[in-house]
Amino acid sequence: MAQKLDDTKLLFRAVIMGPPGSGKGTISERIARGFGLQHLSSGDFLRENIASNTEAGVLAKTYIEKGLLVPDHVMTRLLLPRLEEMTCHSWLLDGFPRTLAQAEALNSSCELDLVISLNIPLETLKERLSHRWIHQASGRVYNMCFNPPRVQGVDDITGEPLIQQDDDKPEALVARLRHYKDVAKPVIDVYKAKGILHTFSDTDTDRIWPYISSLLSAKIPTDIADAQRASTH
Ligand SMILES: Nc1ccn([C@@H]2O[C@H](COP(=O)(O)OP(=O)(O)OP(=O)(O)O)[C@@H](O)[C@H]2O)c(=O)n1
Ligand SMILES: Nc1nc2c(ncn2[C@@H]2O[C@H](COP(=O)(O)OP(=O)(O)O)[C@@H](O)[C@H]2O)c(=O)[nH]1
Repeated sequence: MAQKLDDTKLLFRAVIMGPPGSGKGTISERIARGFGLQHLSSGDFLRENIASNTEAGVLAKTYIEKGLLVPDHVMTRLLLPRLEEMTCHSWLLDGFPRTLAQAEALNSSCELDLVISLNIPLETLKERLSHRWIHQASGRVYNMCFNPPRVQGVDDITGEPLIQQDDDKPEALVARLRHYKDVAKPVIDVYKAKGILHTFSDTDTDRIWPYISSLLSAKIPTDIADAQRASTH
């Protein structure tokens, strides 16, 4: 059940998990638009902190530049205070928790209502990521087939050039996926045991989306979704 703060306000807290390229960002945008949950991307937080040179951002950068995961204590120090500020918002976390230690830290700070886990075939992930282009400053994501920019190679909002990330290349991807599986499995097991895990498997986001949408429609009362939409727009 969503956490009840007072008689009128209900909050809904969800996490979306999945390997690189599984569509977390794409689906999170749809959930944010359709249900008014605030989309909190840990990758975006990291980029913001790096850009504004915060202590955690400077530290995180040293790991990201080497292609490493940012240590748990840095991630939790960055994310948890931000979540604690959002006492009046329903949110969807994307990219956090990645490890069991992060899941335990999150668990001690708030109660989750739902975890969405995306289970997408390896070949599909490779294919998608080979066509993923991003606007580095904002993290906006495009796919040359699925959601191309209006002008090829250029960000829709800023007009700046798009780039392809090195770790989206097939040779790097296999190692990333292996690492994801090892690290995410215990996290998924925890959420399964809590009875809040919902797994979706398909090759197409557009085929998964109706199931996620009906699940959320059933879990999030309409008045909360309307109130959240009104407060985020
Ligand atoms: N909990 C997290 C989230 C992010 N990162 C770091 O931040 C980078 C960018 O994160 P994100 O934008 O989530 O992108 P990816 O890890 O590339 O994930 P995906 O391909 O699934 O979007 C990651 O590569 C990783 O170095 C991290 O260490 N720990
Ligand atoms: N062809 C295709 N591309 C998709 C689909 N869903 C998402 N994408 C694209 O695949 C890439 C990975 O999706 P993204 O949402 O960034 O995944 P994340 O890494 O889990 O956040 C992006 O370029 C998306 O635009 C789909 O159903 N089909």
